[in-house]
Amino acid sequence: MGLQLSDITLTYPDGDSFLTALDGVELDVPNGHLTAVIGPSGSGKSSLLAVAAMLVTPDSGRLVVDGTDVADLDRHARTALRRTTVGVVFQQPNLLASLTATEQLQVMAHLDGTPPKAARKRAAELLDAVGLAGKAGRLPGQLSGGQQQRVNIARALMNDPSVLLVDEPTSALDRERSAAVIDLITTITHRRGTATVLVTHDRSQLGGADRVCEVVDGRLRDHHPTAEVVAPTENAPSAPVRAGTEVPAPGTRPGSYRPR
Ligand SMILES: Nc1ncnc2c1ncn2[C@@H]1O[C@H](COP(=O)(O)OP(=O)(O)OP(=O)(O)O)[C@@H](O)[C@H]1O
Repeated sequence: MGLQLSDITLTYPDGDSFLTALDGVELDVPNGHLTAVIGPSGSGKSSLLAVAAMLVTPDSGRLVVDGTDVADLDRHARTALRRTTVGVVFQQPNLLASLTATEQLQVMAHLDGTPPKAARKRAAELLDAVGLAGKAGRLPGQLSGGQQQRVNIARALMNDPSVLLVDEPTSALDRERSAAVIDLITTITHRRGTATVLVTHDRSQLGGADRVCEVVDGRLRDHHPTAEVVAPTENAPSAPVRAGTEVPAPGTRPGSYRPR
């Protein structure tokens, strides 16, 4: 299951010609694995996530999400698959200013037709899981940037996704809060068994990744040895990057989890 992209090519119209944003991309993310994607600005990282999230249709190639070949689906079935299996965490939390943390999550459940009582319970569980149990009644303006990003992550988990796509989640956070958010994403991946893709500019955030890939000019390069990927700075994680190694996926997806 998990997420598989095979020979994915994506072009955008560019004046009289086309710009190739993704060029023959191959990516296989099993459940319970965190794949970090790095690469220079404009190299195609967000395009990769957009294809994986079924928000953009590639020109060619095969996309399999949680065991379903997306090419077999019409637009409605694709939307349904996204709603039930994919969680997306965007760079900016984009929380609604007038809603409390709990309500941000409940809105998602409402859109999916979840009964209010069940939605309230799930929202409470998830806010607890991301360390915000005591802040469930707060508005975004009453939360720090890191706390807002935690609400954003909890919101992406409301549909219990098996595929989690995370785009630069720490760009607005300081080093300490960034580390806490990345740690949370790593924990969610391993404990819930999500197939997670994390796009990041920050090489100091790669310590928890099972694999590290680099996009250059729309091409996904093979995994790099740790020393090539993780810059030797004081931010470098102590845990080694297990580039290209296989870590057994959990047999079942545990029902509850807590941040470390
Ligand atoms: N909707 C679009 N229409 C046309 N070109 C686009 C579109 N979206 C992205 N591009 C182009 O596709 C290429 C890849 O863009 P993408 O946003 O995927 O890169 P990125 O690696 O995520 O960049 P960044 O790190 O700056 O966010 C870039 O050259 C970009 O200008």
